Amino acid sequence: MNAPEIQIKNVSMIYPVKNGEEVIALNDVSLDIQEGEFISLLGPSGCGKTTLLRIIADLLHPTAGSVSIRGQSPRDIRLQQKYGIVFQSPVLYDWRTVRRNICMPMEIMGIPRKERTARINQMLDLVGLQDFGYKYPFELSGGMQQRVGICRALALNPEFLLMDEPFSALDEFTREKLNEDLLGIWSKTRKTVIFVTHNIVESVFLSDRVVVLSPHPGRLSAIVNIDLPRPRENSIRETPEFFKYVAEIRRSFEGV
Ligand SMILES: Nc1ncnc2c1ncn2[C@@H]1O[C@H](COP(=O)(O)OP(=O)(O)OP(=O)(O)O)[C@@H](O)[C@H]1O
Repeated sequence: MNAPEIQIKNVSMIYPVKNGEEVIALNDVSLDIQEGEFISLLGPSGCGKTTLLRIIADLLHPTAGSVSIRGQSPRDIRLQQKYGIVFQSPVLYDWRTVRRNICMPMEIMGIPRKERTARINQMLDLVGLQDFGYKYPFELSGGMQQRVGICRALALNPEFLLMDEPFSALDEFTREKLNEDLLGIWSKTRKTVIFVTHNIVESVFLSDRVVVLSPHPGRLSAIVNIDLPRPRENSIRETPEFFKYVAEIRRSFEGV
């Protein structure tokens, strides 16, 4: 096996709170992620999923332990814009069209106009929004807005993608559709994806491996390999093998 793309070693995160007390958000978490893998961080509210994602993104610094990405620090990776990040809410600029929203990170990085235009067209094709480039965010559904968020995260052709509960605000039907679309995008780009969710079904559908975290203190409690064939379509959710994985992960929470 190749050296892991992302190495998380003995990471702990303690937040100070009122009256000198502390919250142990993560306790001694270690995890290796291979290039091109689709990994979900799964667990109930408060188990430290977002904290771990933010540490990888260099938006937070761990109290102990380290993260190394292709041998570089998260800070170096962030400064070189080598990752794309998608949040629960797509945080689009209301006054900019879809095209200009996707363009934003490329403008900041000084990418020439011609290349920006080509890249925007390519991104809109990838997510099926070719006809919506000149619309404003308020003219789009929540699912379409989140697709624009994904385009923007991929615009600089990052090496990996961090996604923090990107579909949790969407209705079930839209979420399932976007799950399928995301796998389509992933199979075309083959970026490493780290996907935060508290939805077991979503994690099984998407992932190569599901990393199960438990709260109080936040810790890694199981890693489940999902050996379902790819490409996956939504109908796979109805197969006995799929149910088996959902049940296995659900059981790993019992007694937590
Ligand atoms: N800035 C902060 N200050 C103090 N405590 C925090 C802070 N951020 C998170 N926590 C606490 O750390 C723990 C882990 O939080 P985190 O947001 O990483 O969990 P999560 O699994 O992503 O939860 P959710 O699914 O609700 O988003 C929780 O107990 C939370 O209350």
